[in-house]
Amino acid sequence: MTDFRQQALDYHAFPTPGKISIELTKSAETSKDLALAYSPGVAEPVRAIAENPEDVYRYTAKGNLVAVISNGTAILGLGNLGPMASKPVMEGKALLFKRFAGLDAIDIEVTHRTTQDFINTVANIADTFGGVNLEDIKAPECFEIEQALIERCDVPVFHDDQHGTAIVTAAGLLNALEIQGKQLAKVQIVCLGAGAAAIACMELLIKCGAQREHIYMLDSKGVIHTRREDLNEYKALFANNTDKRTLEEVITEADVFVGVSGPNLLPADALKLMADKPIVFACSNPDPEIKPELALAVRKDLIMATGRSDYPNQVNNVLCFPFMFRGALDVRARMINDEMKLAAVEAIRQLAKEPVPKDVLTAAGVDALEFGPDYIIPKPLDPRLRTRVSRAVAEAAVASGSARIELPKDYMAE
Ligand SMILES: NC(=O)C1=CN([C@@H]2O[C@H](COP(=O)(O)OP(=O)(O)OC[C@H]3O[C@@H](n4cnc5c(N)ncnc54)[C@H](OP(=O)(O)O)[C@@H]3O)[C@@H](O)[C@H]2O)C=CC1
Ligand SMILES: CC(=O)C(=O)O
Ligand SMILES: [Mg+2]
Repeated sequence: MTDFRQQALDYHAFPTPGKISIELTKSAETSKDLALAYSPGVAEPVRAIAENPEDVYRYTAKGNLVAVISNGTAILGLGNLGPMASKPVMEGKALLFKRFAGLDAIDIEVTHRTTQDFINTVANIADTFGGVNLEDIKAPECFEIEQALIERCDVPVFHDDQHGTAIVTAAGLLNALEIQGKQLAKVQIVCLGAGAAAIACMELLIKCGAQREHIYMLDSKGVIHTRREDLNEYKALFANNTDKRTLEEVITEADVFVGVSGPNLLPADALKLMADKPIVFACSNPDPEIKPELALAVRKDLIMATGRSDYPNQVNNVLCFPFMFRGALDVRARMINDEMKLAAVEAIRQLAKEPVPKDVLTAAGVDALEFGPDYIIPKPLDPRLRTRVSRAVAEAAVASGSARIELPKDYMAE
C-alpha cells in the first residue's frame, strides 16, 4: 500500500471514524436547560411554527442546514459503486460546506429501485433542510431527478456535478481564453464525456457565448453526431452533422478540451493535434484525462487545469457549491436560477485577477500567485470566495425574484 493511500485511510479512520459530527448550539447542563430544550419548553416553538410556518427559520437549524444526497451511481470518476461507497465523498462535501461556508450539512445516501423512488424519497424529506445538494448521480437520470425535485421542493435543489462544475469551468475557461488571446464565441471545443458534468458545462458555456455548433462532444462510443441512433435527448442536443468519428479527428485544430469522463483518456499524441495556445481542462477525479506533467511535456503553449488540489489551476466545484448555498440560504431563495449561476461565474472569474493575500499563498504553499497560465482561478482556501461569491449569488437572487427576503444589511461586507 502506498504511503498516501494509507494516510488517506488513516485520516478517515482516526481518531473518530468519518469526517463530521453534530454539536449543540444551546446549553443542556441543568434541569432548567432541559425544560427549555425539551419538555415542556419545546412545545412553544412547535405551536409558533404550526401557526406561522416561516418561524421554522427562527426557531430551528433549517436555515443553515443543507442535505448532501446521493445514490452513488457516479462517484467522482470511479463509477457506479453504490450508496454506501459514496458516503466518504458525501461526508467530504459536508466538511467543505462547513469549512468554507459555515453551513451545516448532513449526508444522505439513498438506496432505491426506480428513479421515481429516489425522487419521492428526496421530495418527502426536503423541507427538513434549507437546501438540497444532489451529488454523484449519473446521467441521464440526474436530469430528470433534478428537474422533478426543483418542481416539487420548496427549497433550492442543485445538482453540484452539473452546475457547480459548469460554473467553475466557465469561470476558469473565460480567464484561460483571455490569457491565450482567444474568444469564447470563436473557439472550437472538444468535450470528452456526455454525462451530468459535460452536458451542464457545455450548456452554461453556450449561455456565456460559446457556439453550439463549435462544440464536439464524445461519450464512451465516440463522437456524438446526427446519424447516431442511440442518443438520449440530452446528448442529442449536441449532435453535430459531421463525418468525424474519433477523438483524434475532432481534436485536430481545436482550441479547448474539457474532460469530464474518466482517467487517462486523452493521449498525448491527440493533444499535439490541437491549435496553437490550447487549453486543457482534465477534470476527472481523482485521476485526470491526462496528467499535467505529460501534457506540458508535449505542449509548452498549453494552459492546463485539473480537478485536483495538488496541481496548479484546480477546476473543481468546491470553488462554488458552498457559496451557492450560502448566498441562496441567506436570502431564502426559492431556487438557484441562471442569474445566480452567471453571477457566481463572474465573481469567481474576477477574484483570480486580484492580488493574492499572504495567508492564501501560505495555505497554498507557494511564494507568489499572479493571474496567468498557472493561476487562472482562485485557490479553494481563499477566504474571499465566501464573501464575493455568496454576495454575488444572494444579490442575483434578490434581483431575479428568487429571494424570499431582502439582502441582510451589510451582507458579506469585507
Ligand atoms: N472537477 C470537478 O469539479 C468535477 C469533475 N467531475 C468528473 O467528471 C467525470 C464525470 O462525472 P459525471 O458527469 O458526474 O458522471 P456521469 O456518469 O454522468 O457521466 C460520465 C460520462 O463519461 C463518459 N465516458 C465514460 N468513459 C468514457 C470514455 N472512455 N470516453 C468518452 N467518454 C466516456 C460516459 O459516457 P456514456 O454516456 O457513453 O456512458 C458519460 O457520458 C468524473 O470523472 C468526475 O470526477 C464531475 C463533477 C465535478
Ligand atoms: C468534484 C466532484 O464533485 C466530482 O468529481 O464528482
Ligand atoms: Mg461530484
